[in-house]
Amino acid sequence: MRKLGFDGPGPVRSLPLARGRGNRSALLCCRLLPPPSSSIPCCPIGGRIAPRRFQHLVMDSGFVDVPLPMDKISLSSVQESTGRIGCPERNQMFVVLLSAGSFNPPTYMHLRLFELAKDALEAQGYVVIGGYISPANDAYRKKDLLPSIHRVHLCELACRTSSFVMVDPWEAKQNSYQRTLTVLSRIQSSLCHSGLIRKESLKVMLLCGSDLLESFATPGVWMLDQVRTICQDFGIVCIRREGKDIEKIISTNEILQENKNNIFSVDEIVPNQISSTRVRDCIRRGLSVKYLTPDEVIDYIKDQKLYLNEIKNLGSLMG
Ligand SMILES: Nc1ncnc2c1ncn2[C@@H]1O[C@H](COP(=O)(O)OP(=O)(O)OP(=O)(O)O)[C@@H](O)[C@H]1O
Ligand SMILES: O=C(O)c1ccc[n+]([C@@H]2O[C@H](COP(=O)([O-])O)[C@@H](O)[C@H]2O)c1
Repeated sequence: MRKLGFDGPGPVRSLPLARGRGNRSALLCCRLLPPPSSSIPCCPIGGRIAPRRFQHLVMDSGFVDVPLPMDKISLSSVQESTGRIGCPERNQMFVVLLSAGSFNPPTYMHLRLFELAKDALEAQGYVVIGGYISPANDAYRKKDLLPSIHRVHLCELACRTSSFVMVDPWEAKQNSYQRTLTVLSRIQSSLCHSGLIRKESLKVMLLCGSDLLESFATPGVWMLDQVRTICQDFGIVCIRREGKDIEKIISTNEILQENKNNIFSVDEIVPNQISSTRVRDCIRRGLSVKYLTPDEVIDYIKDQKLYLNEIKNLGSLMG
């Protein structure tokens, strides 16, 4: 494991320009996974079927076409350091962070992860030019998971105050569950094809809490080949969560141990235990969630009467 440093990017395995083992397994697993649990009304688009509420073009690859938002990508950082877009003078590496999760709902802690990672990476000479939150597809069968249409909107509200974090709705808008490697690959290929930055200068990294890092070792959850590809070809920034021993997680996992130089561990200097589960619990119990998540998020939850299965007192949400 590193407290930061850089070995250079591995071979790019981009999707849907499928090449290389990582991609083939990503595509394969899309077919193997069960269909979304919710029944969504469908309409034909170009001879294929797409959910009506999304109405995006379904590509020949089978993926629904959703452009990657790039409005907060810091082009000035790229230009300042290179003089010319995407052509670094001194091996400067630009990092784009991806946080994958349920975001059910997003909290201030989800936004903090990006700040912590940016500070830590920039202290080591990287330039973080953007970050993406990717809410999981509805087919990610997790207890109490709200439909992604709400989770995407909540994340967009949460990101409003960030200068560099955006929401990538691609994963949520696909017709089936998407594995995290597929999401990382798609972000990398979209950025490279935009012409904003050269592949050699770009490092797309998975940003996560230590619980997610630990889940790599849970049998049947991740595909080991894909964990290896994520570690080798992308890299991980892991924020310590609730006292979890990141060093131990890495040393007891062969793949993580082999790739420890591309896994960056970051300590939260202001530890707290905010989690989506705790926020949902507060809402159900009619307790205030103010200062746990942005006010816009709370307003939307309140307006849409979300997470209310057991709530009696809507007024107290705002404290
Ligand atoms: N307090 C936290 N400290 C460190 N990482 C966190 C924290 N909260 C969330 N994360 C990380 O954010 C990412 C997305 O998390 P997720 O959407 O599952 O939120 P969560 O709060 O863990 O949700 P839940 O309580 O429903 O499990 C994961 O990588 C998770 O580890
Ligand atoms: O890619 C995989 O194989 C894979 C296996 C398990 C979990 N994930 C992703 O990891 C994230 C976990 O989110 P959460 O809310 O369950 O902590 C979510 O985005 C999942 O899609 C991804």
